[in-house]
Amino acid sequence: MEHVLRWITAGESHGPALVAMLEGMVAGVEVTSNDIAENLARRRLGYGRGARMKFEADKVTPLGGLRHGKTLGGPIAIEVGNTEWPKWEQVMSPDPVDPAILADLARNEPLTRPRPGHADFAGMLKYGFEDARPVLERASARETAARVAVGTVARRFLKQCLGVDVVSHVVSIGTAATTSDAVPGADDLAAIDASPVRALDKDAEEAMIKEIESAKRAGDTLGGVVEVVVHGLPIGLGSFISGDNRLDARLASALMGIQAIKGVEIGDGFETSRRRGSAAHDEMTPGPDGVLRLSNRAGGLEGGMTNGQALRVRAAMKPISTVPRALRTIDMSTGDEAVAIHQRSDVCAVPAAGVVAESMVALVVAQAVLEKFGGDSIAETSRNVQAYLAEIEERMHWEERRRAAAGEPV
Ligand SMILES: Cc1cc2nc3c(=O)[nH]c(=O)nc-3n(C[C@H](O)[C@H](O)[C@H](O)COP(=O)(O)O)c2cc1C
Ligand SMILES: C=C(O[C@@H]1CC(C(=O)O)=C[C@@H](OP(=O)(O)O)[C@H]1O)C(=O)O
Repeated sequence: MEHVLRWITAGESHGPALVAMLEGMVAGVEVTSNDIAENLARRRLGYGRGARMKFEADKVTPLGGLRHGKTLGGPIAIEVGNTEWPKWEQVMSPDPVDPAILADLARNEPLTRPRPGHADFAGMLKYGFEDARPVLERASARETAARVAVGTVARRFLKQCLGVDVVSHVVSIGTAATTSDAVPGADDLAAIDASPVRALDKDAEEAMIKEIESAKRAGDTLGGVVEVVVHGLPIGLGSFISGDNRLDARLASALMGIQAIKGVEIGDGFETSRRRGSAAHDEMTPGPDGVLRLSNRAGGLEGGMTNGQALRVRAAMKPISTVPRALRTIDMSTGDEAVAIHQRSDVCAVPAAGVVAESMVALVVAQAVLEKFGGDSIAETSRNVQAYLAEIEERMHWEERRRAAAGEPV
């Protein structure tokens, strides 16, 4: 399926910059470099991230598609500079460098001991590299900074067009998990961002921090689960008409595309598979807004479409594969047994992955909104949304419709 909103990123972890492009965004969305920088700053935070997060800054430069703080309707290009670049200018130079200079650089030492769990092994063989450097540079989750940059534009669009916020929180880190069923809303986002592990549940927060500290002491790493929530989406985004139109499929694909995400759950997902049908679905009764649901196990999606309930999607991240207590591997230059490459790295990046997951959900939902409502300007898309919402509302005012049909006063 051809999508009206498309994004792509370029750039390496230690290259001069990352660049993201977003094509298909309507004109008139208010977004500034500052908004993008603020969102990028959220991605850098989180207990358990490595040293690089402290000394590197994300330098945002919009290169196209924005004027005076608003989108113009053309492709948007955003550069996120790597402030680490001066140290890597030769190792990562786009142009040829004198081999004698490279040979003297410790940073350029060939990385021949692939990390189990990272892209090194298959990447070296597939692309014909003797060294994992060219693989890990692009496989690195540094690239997620570029996604968060364009994700900011999608978030701003959703806020201005539908008044909705995309929120996320950390549900578990290792075995430390929230026991609360509380679903966060926009009002909780500041408190979640202020939490060192981006947890909504303060009791679980302490256990998560302890778990990270213990893994760090043991030279180990951790993964975990994040949940992304969007309240207030209109009914009917996505479609059942084919597999690739289904919004759940599109969300799962976008979330799985984040480095180290190995599982996606829509609503109660796996838990629902263990329930009987009578306890698995979300029953409906008449309510003040037409229909009232008695639960939200489906996570706001039925038949690949939003159903008016809060959208709830979870993503499971595996532990970081650069394990300080080095894992056994093969030296690809000799075939001998070896220990895997280990340089500084994150112990746990689950809080950061939550911010990236928010961006991916924002992009996919914005794409579904633009596909359903069209428009070239945010004003036009918003008018189309309002007309549709009015129609939906009218269709669920059964009592008024019955009276009107009977010729009674409404
Ligand atoms: C925010 C974030 C930070 C990450 N930091 C690291 C890291 O410091 N070291 C590492 O080995 N992997 C890190 N990863 C995971 C790797 O990028 C990922 O495991 C690798 O690209 C292989 O892809 P796969 O895990 O999806 O198979 C991080 C992932 C995310 C989302
Ligand atoms: C730089 C970022 O994350 C990096 C993601 C990453 C990986 O292998 O995915 C490895 C680490 O980088 P390095 O190899 O330089 O230590 C992380 O710091 C970032 O998120 O901005």
